[in-house]
Amino acid sequence: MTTLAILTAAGSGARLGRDLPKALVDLGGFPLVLHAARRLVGSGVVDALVVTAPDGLRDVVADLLITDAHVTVPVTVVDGGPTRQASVAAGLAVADASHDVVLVHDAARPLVPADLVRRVDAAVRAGHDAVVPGLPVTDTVKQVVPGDDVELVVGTPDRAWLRAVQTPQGFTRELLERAHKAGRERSGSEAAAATDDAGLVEALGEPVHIVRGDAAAAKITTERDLRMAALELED
Ligand SMILES: Nc1ccn([C@@H]2O[C@H](COP(=O)(O)OP(=O)(O)OP(=O)(O)O)[C@@H](O)[C@H]2O)c(=O)n1
Ligand SMILES: C[C@](O)(CO)[C@H](O)COP(=O)(O)O
Repeated sequence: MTTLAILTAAGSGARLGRDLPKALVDLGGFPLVLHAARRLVGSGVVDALVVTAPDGLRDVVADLLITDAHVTVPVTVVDGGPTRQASVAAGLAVADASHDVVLVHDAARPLVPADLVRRVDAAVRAGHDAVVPGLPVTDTVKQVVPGDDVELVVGTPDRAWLRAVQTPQGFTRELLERAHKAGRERSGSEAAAATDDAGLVEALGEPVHIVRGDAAAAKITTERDLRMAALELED
């Protein structure tokens, strides 16, 4: 069996608010996308990498990754799409059909531990066709009717049943391709795009399994997250 990783890096990073796309923002001397690529490859289970690049920056991303001594697997860089879902689909479209397992990882989670990558990959190889890392939710979560200043609470789900999910999310290539195809056929609109790949698999009615996530794989969305990641890197 061989594993392909699709590294999504085409987002603009609007919530981070920098003047360059989030994947190219510096963390401890290297851009987020390079940290993520090094950790995927460093896990030892990734045989090839497809990276989705922000508009007009395909060559910049390719130079960065292809010249890096730690990125020792073949790399293909493609233009991303208008949503994360469309970017993953663009990556899948160029994926070599010989790979049985596909891991989809966000450049926005640059400090993913190699162990976590291996855990997800191993669970797919062991026969679980869709595997997602997840962490227990520690806050009490309220369901609301979304509003502006004051929102109405309509429920409190039992948090013992909730997991906050991360990436990499791992799939057999066949299932991931089927889930994206169905996702495209179901909705034409960007607003309806899934925020993760497992959601597309769930919509097919196929099982998704959770393995233990890792706080170090936290997503960088805001400046505060970036500062936290810088501290994590110093440890
Ligand atoms: N059209 C898009 C949108 C997002 N992503 C990637 O998907 C991951 C998760 O997205 P998110 O953290 O939401 O990144 P952005 O979309 O860049 O952030 P924002 O919503 O703040 O603009 C990121 O690695 C991002 O680069 C992508 O490849 N293509
Ligand atoms: C895929 C993901 O990282 C799982 O937590 C997340 O859903 C991506 O988040 P986004 O900010 O909505 O793109």
